[in-house]
Amino acid sequence: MKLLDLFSEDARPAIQPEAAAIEISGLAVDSRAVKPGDLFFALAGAKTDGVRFVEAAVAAGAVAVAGNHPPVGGCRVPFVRIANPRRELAQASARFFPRQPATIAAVTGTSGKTSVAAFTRQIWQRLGFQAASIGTIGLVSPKRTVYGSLTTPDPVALHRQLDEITRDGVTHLAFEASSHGLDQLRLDGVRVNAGGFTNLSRDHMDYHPDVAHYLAAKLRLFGDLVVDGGAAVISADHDCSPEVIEAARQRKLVTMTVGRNGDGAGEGIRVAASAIDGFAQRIELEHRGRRTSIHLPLVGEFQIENAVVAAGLAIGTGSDPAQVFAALETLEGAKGRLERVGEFNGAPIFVDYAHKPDALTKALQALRPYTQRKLVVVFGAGGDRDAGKRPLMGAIAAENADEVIITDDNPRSENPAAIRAAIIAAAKGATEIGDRTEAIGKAIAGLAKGDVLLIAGKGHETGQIIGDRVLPFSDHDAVASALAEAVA
Ligand SMILES: CC(=O)N[C@H]1[C@@H](OP(=O)(O)OP(=O)(O)OC[C@H]2O[C@@H](n3ccc(=O)[nH]c3=O)[C@H](O)[C@@H]2O)O[C@H](CO)[C@@H](O)[C@@H]1O[C@H](C)C(=O)N[C@@H](C)C(=O)N[C@H](CCC(=O)O)C(=O)O
Ligand SMILES: Nc1ncnc2c1ncn2[C@@H]1O[C@H](COP(=O)(O)OP(=O)(O)OP(=O)(O)O)[C@@H](O)[C@H]1O
Ligand SMILES: N[C@H](CCC[C@H](N)C(=O)O)C(=O)O
Ligand SMILES: [Mg+2]
Repeated sequence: MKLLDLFSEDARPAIQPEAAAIEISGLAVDSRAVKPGDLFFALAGAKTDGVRFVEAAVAAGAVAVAGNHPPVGGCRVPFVRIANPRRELAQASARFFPRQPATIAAVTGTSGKTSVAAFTRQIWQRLGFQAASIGTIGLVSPKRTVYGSLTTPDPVALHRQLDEITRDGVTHLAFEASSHGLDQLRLDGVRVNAGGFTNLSRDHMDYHPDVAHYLAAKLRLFGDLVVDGGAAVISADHDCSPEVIEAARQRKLVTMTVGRNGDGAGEGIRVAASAIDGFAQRIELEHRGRRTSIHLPLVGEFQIENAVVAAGLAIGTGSDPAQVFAALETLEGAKGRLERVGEFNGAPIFVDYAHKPDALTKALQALRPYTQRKLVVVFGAGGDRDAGKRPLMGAIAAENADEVIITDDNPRSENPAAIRAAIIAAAKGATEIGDRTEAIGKAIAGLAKGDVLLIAGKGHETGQIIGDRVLPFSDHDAVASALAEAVA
């Protein structure tokens, strides 16, 4: 593709004629990933500035560079000076990889994104569509499953995947819009037909200066990204809900409110009643004034919110409500989201991805009804992430569980003992066992009938990040080997 064709009208006047005709064979944001023929985008980031790596990118074969200022020593290949490199990058990625599924739904919110994306995909699949999802657990589509590392991939990786799955025949995509992704304009080239919003609580305070900034990033989904005339599906059950609904209405999006306070008489979905039914729930939904009773095969009250946001996204993009509600009866939880992975002495063991305060509260509250004796929790906190959440999570565990074991999550570059100490300072009476396998083993060995064990924080993850090494590790495997040992 010619360089000129990758840029917006705003940027084109700055492009020299000899640069305009350069043939570009790929895009890169990281000098270490540059291939010969690539256009390198030099982005100012949180840790460093891509402009420092222009020379390395050119040495690796970049034939042109774009950014908001050239390197001090000049640039050996044409440099395209642009005011907003991240926006141009997103749009250039969409031009370079032009295919996108015809129907795209994106979901944001502090908790529930992965679950909503997985549920929306499953609903569409049930209705006979070729459907995919992209997010924390990677890409899941009929022809390929790729483990992911970021919740919202960078624009080049994202659009490459959109192009590939569309070529595979995928017509419906649900993906997660993280606040980082929204703030860094990673999604600004995607044609989003419907946006979903779950909830807002404390998260990523190491990145966002305050909660207002965090919410503003999330609101970009409705303010800037959903196409004109598209749908907004918003959980109406939270303090922040009115602000989100207002953002959608300002854009004149077709706004569907869902949840206990959802507009069941109109276009939204109201949860009129719910009750636990073994490891499932019975829920009564109202939509356009009509009631439907559903058996939702998932544990955890919070999954009702995720299910109705997903149902709203399917309805908001044109699916038949009765078929969508029927599909809810066959939903499977996303891997490691309040997943029952086994039992010992009759006590069920759950793996969950709660790694932030509100999620830990919700997961523990969800398991209390199953507990006749002790509710036991094993968890830690990730290193190089918001340190402020550590004591909050310690206090939540002490308050909502009967036995607390503090262990390691992904320590990354931090001292694991210091992370544990910050949690334990607020979790009176907690036991400390740094090694996660050992912590899980001890917790399981101590279980008796009537107990419930929650292992929180790592969910689907298959590695433990210690320093800059990723060691193979999974809570699922740790449970399996502890169970095998306990029985032997
Ligand atoms: C804080 C953050 O979001 N960082 C992301 C961001 O990096 P950045 O622009 O700040 O990068 P930087 O390290 O300052 O470097 C600046 C530029 O120099 C480039 N560079 C750097 C070094 C080099 O040798 N050569 C080179 O070209 C970098 O590629 C970058 O373009 O843009 C990069 C490219 O898109 C991302 O890879 C990187 O994700 C890092 C790895 C990360 O850990 N991100 C996490 C926090 C994240 O994004 N999480 C969210 C939310 C998760 C959730 O749902 O809870 C997610 O969507 O996954
Ligand atoms: N609607 C919800 N409300 C509150 N807590 C929830 C909700 N949905 C999920 N959770 C909790 O959050 C955890 C993560 O859920 P999920 O992966 O679906 O969310 P996410 O928004 O994708 O999270 P992340 O940002 O970490 O990728 C779950 O394991 C559960 O503990
Ligand atoms: N997307 C989140 C995942 C956190 C998972 C948890 N296990 C941890 O390592 O803190 C992050 O990168 O902050
Ligand atoms: Mg996620």
